[in-house]
Amino acid sequence: MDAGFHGKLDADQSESLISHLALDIGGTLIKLVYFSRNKDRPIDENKNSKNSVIDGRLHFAKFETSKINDCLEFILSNKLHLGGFRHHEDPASDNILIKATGGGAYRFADLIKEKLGVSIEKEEEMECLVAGANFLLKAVHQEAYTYMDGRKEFVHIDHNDLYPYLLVNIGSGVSMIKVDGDGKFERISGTSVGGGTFWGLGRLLTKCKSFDELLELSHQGNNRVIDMLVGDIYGGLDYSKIGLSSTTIASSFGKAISNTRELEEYKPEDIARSLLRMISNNIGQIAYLNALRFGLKRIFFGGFFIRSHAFTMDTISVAVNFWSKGEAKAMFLNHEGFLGALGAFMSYKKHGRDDSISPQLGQRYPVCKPLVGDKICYPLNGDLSDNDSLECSVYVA
Ligand SMILES: Nc1ncnc2c1ncn2[C@@H]1O[C@H](COP(=O)(O)OP(=O)(O)OP(=O)(O)O)[C@@H](O)[C@H]1O
Ligand SMILES: CC(C)(CO)[C@@H](O)C(=O)NCCC(=O)O
Repeated sequence: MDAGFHGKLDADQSESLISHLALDIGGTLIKLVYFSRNKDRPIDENKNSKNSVIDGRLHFAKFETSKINDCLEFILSNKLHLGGFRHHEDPASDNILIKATGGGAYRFADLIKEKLGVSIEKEEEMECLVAGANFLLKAVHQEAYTYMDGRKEFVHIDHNDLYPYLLVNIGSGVSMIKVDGDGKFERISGTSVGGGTFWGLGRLLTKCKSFDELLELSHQGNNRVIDMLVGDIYGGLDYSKIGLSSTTIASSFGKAISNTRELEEYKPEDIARSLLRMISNNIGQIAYLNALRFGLKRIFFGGFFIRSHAFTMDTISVAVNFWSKGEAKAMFLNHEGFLGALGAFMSYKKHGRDDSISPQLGQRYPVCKPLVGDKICYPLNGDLSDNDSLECSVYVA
């Protein structure tokens, strides 16, 4: 478990302070986003309207889907499930609905009802990914960055020049979505060779017990031991005529064809490195080809496969840069794994009633202007280094 909110609130506090729990239940991980109101800040009510702005924090947490019971226990013990809403047409009903997206919103609806006593309001997964990405790109300062040769550089997002872009979400599998505006998108491609492939094959080949262990191993490994390089085929020479240097991988895992070495004779760290390189490279290349199909220059990569891991990002960036001859740019997101959960969180606004929650969310940050028409509030401070929670405010209509 990796929860942004640590410890347990006392009973009275949690009921009144926590709201808008949203879940993204994927093939590998469950992501949670919820809002906690600042206890010591009064609600800023505009007496002339029914609207009010509530300051607080957005919290992020994740659990393995295989350990859904731990996740439900976490929700229950902190009373997060009470931060849902009652149905518009039946406000007197005791039935609380919480927003959820991802395949698990279907798979675990009955279990959630049984364990938490709340119903799931399902939100479409691709819509949530896009809503989450658009929100982060527009409202969160220093959210997107490039990563190349060990250098992270934040990208300034011009709100008037954001679309179109390609969103590549690398979860268990990979979805590639062309985004043309708020709610305007098309899933143009996907591949089953994704994060689940890396973790699944990696576990079988290295006997690693956790994803983090596999990533850590890949850090220490040398892929040249297993990958067949152009130089291995060309006697140490570059194949300059077609633009391949001797160090380019000619064939991922190609050296493992040798019948003199068995799996146990390869170091797990070298296997992990080759595997990470193979999968990141492949996704980078498919992403570029799809960007090319639609003339997209900006590619944002999200999903928990990335994990802000230097080697993963570097490989993807190099692949995009190499294939596009420097024309397209790979960008990454600080809240990479929470796009879907954030999108589900944002969807609470569709259910506003006078006395119920209807957030228009935004970070308060002095340099961002509120977006006209989007009702995004001013940021409160610039502390965005903490991935576990964000200072923000919700707009209650
Ligand atoms: N702690 C972790 N445990 C397992 N996998 C992890 C972990 N951290 C990162 N990952 C990687 O992230 C991937 C899951 O990413 P993500 O949560 O974005 O997808 P998902 O929603 O589970 O999948 P999908 O959208 O395809 O249903 C895993 O397949 C793995 O590669
Ligand atoms: C099936 C989903 C959308 C579930 O999140 C994801 O795992 C995915 O995009 N997989 C790739 C499927 C494909 O397009 O080949």
